[in-house]
Amino acid sequence: MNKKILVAYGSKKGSTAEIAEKIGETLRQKGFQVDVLDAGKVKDLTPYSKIILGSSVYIGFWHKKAVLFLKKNIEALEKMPVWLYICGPTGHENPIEQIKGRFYPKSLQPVIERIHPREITCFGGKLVLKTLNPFEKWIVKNVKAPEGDFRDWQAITSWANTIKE
Ligand SMILES: Cc1cc2nc3c(=O)[nH]c(=O)nc-3n(C[C@H](O)[C@H](O)[C@H](O)COP(=O)(O)O)c2cc1C
Repeated sequence: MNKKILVAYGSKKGSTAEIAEKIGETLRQKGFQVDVLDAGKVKDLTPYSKIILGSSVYIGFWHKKAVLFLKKNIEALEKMPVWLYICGPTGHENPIEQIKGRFYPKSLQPVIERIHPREITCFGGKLVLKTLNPFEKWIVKNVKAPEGDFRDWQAITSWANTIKE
């Protein structure tokens, strides 16, 4: 009954990982035992009763460690409560409105339908041009994605607080 919550993440430049840490901290404050782990480092889901998975989004695709985590653990995840979040859009517009319903690429639809997550949400991301390689810079310029940190920590904490049963 007193199993732990796992917050796993796939993150390239760290902003999705920091959101995972914030969710973990929020849940710990509510008395839950929580592990926050890189999705690629999770070996076994048996210690956990709830799973939260976060992924960064790059050119519409989820981080490969988040995708592998879902695929590798699909049989266990089908039987557990799962919450998903993505971290991506930059700019001052509401991130959920920005993605226009595209929470995941079409290729992930069968997996996500099998897992039937309790919820999937989207948080604003962080873009620092000096950390990008020339190709990434080119893409970001092309889509005119604004530079900055658009993570809304209050929205993240509020969402984490909705995670119960
Ligand atoms: C090359 C590139 C492509 C991106 N493509 C998308 C995208 O398709 N959709 C989106 O919402 N955000 C996109 N982003 C924004 C990232 O998702 C955002 O910077 C996020 O915070 C990165 O997470 P990470 O720090 O965990 O890697 C892109 C960023 C870069 C640099």
